[in-house]
Amino acid sequence: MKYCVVIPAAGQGKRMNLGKNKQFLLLENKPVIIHTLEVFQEDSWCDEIILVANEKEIEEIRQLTVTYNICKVKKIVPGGTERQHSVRNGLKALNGDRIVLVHDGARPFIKKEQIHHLVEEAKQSQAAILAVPIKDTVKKSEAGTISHTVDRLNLWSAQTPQAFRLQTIVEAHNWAEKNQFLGTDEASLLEKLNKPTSIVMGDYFNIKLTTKEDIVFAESILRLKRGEKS
Ligand SMILES: Nc1ccn([C@@H]2O[C@H](COP(=O)(O)OP(=O)(O)OP(=O)(O)O)[C@@H](O)[C@H]2O)c(=O)n1
Ligand SMILES: C[C@](O)(CO)[C@H](O)COP(=O)(O)O
Repeated sequence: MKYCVVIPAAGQGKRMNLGKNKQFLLLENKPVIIHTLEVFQEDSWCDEIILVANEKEIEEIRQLTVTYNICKVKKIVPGGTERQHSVRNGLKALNGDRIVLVHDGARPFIKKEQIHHLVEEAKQSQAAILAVPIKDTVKKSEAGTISHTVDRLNLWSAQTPQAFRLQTIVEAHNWAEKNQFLGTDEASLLEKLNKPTSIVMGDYFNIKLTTKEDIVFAESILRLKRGEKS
């Protein structure tokens, strides 16, 4: 079963506060974005990667794809001011009736087995995302005071990849642009169109590198992965 993937990597990495895009942060001497790209390069189900990069970083990232032989990267397109705009630019590079995944470049620990479960679900339901059950108790607060505790029974922490029939997600992005709606993930756009999206169990190792603490977690995950291989 084949799919293509749009990988948004055109953020600023402000919360990581490295003074540069966290995609270029080295984990065991390899840039974060390459860790992520290698998963899809090595997955026989993936037939095309569309990478979205900051305009000024396109040449640097293109050189990395050559150095690491990520030959499935067919296009590198410029990002936008928001993640949603970057994803939209990536989707514009695709056509045909196919399953497209959207996966954060900042999530390097996605596993092929989970991608395949997600693609199989999206094939059936036209839309599916990886997610994990929330582990903490969730509070809502106004001005620093708890207003209420959110019932965590059916609360999930959405991850990526998020998988869609291409025309379904393009329709959702077109609606969002027309209505100037900004969502923090693709599934939130489908919700606005009352289109159902399935949840597929992800895992807690599929972290998004966001703040400096995540570098420590990432290095531990890599040590664990190395231990598994030895
Ligand atoms: N305008 C944007 C914003 C984000 N992203 C990408 O979307 C993914 C998830 O975004 P996030 O973790 O928020 O990355 P940043 O926007 O770089 O982080 P920050 O919000 O801390 O600046 C990342 O791979 C990021 O590069 C993007 O392509 N274009
Ligand atoms: C898409 C996402 O990774 C799902 O959890 C998340 O919404 C991205 O949020 P960010 O603030 O753009 O990192």
